[in-house]
Amino acid sequence: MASQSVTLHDKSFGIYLPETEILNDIKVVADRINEDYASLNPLFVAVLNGSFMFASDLLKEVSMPCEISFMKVSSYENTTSTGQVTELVGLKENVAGRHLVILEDIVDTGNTVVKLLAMLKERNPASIEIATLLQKPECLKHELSVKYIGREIPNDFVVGYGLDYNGLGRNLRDIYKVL
Ligand SMILES: O=P(O)(O)OC[C@H]1O[C@H](OP(=O)(O)OP(=O)(O)O)[C@H](O)[C@@H]1O
Ligand SMILES: Nc1nc2[nH]cnc2c(=O)[nH]1
Repeated sequence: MASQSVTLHDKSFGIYLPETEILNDIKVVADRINEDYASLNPLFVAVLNGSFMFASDLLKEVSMPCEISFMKVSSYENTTSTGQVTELVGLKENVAGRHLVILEDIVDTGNTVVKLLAMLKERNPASIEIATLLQKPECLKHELSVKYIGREIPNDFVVGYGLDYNGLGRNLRDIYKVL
């Protein structure tokens, strides 16, 4: 049973999406990916740190042969985007000719995925799509087509299920929004 509220650093957060709803959203996304990539041996590129829980639960629902690797970029300090996206851990795999699916916990301004798309396109993959658990359509600052979206949410800062507030909250099974 999820707690109704949590306090992290100086902020309180109220329950927003219980784990059961998150897992339902992930199943719907996985079913679509299973259909679209049946014979393509996709390479999932999970964006650290936030996407680790989403990547783990999504991959458990993916039924075709596939691979996963991780990239680390970072743009957030406190609760706002700095606009600068820095690559901290890169991909070792040769992605030329591969079908890539970027895995994100959240697309907010879109700064992170736009930079990632540019970095990955230079390496000549066969295709690139984005799968995100959450998207905030009101916050998007770029022309961006996100093919797989677990759920659209309003412009509230959320934590839990991999998402942090200054390092805390990633371990929560449920998602909370700032009060
Ligand atoms: O669409 P945007 O406005 O770029 O925001 C989305 C990004 O912000 C968060 O990462 P963050 O940079 O906080 O790093 P983290 O995953 O290590 O928490 C989140 O995991 C996304 O990668
Ligand atoms: N934890 C967290 N990280 C984010 N990065 C971009 N938007 C968010 C958000 O709402 N919560």
